[in-house]
Amino acid sequence: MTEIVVEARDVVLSFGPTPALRGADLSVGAGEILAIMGPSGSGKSTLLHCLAGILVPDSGEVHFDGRRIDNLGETERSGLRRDRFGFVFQFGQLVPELTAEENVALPLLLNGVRRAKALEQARPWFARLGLDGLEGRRSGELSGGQAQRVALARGLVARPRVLFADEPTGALDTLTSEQVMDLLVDSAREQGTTVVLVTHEPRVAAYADREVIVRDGKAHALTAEAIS
Ligand SMILES: Nc1ncnc2c1ncn2[C@@H]1O[C@H](COP(=O)(O)OP(=O)(O)OP(=O)(O)O)[C@@H](O)[C@H]1O
Repeated sequence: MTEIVVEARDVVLSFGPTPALRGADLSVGAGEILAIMGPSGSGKSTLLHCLAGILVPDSGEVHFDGRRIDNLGETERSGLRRDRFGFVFQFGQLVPELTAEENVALPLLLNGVRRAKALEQARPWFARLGLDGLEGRRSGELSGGQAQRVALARGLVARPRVLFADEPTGALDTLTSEQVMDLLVDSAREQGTTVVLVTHEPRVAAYADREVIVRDGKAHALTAEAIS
């Protein structure tokens, strides 16, 4: 059986009176690319944030690499996010004051890698993701697709165990989003990174090995019943 990397067990979370997750169960295997689909407001992002140790469930458990993480303190959870997880969000969220190259190097710098070494490790990502020549640009000087590729490189540069991607192509046109997804999937597979991808686009979810649907705060396997 495939080793489980991240797992939610009966996770419940409300924002004040609004229930977001009502007993969500989910497990993701090593190297697997999993898409979380579902209608707007169904709890997809909340589930991703719980799996990534950003949000703490009201009840239930979250496990990473066989270890329970929902009961860790904020310092330990933020260390985990920094050392073992990578993130890509809908709007790249690059640091505008930094160059593209510095943005890619950021997770390494935060992990204590020296600047010269971090930039050296960031550089190959530019050729790999078709970004040659854009190393010195700031985010305001990049197209949406270019910025999202820089964000992808930043999410993967530290070779995270898990990449969490929340609507990574949500702001892109169809062709650009296919390019970004091709690069995301190829790069993740190359380095054996597990991917948890939230999307509402079936075309994007089709890149995944497996899809689950979140409906009313619970995750369901993709079956005809879940879609109806
Ligand atoms: N910070 C918050 N404060 C209050 N309510 C929230 C907050 N974040 C999410 N919610 C609510 O929790 C529920 C689940 O939200 P969530 O963002 O997880 O859904 P989603 O499936 O990712 O939606 P979308 O596809 O629209 O991004 C929704 O009812 C939402 O309004």
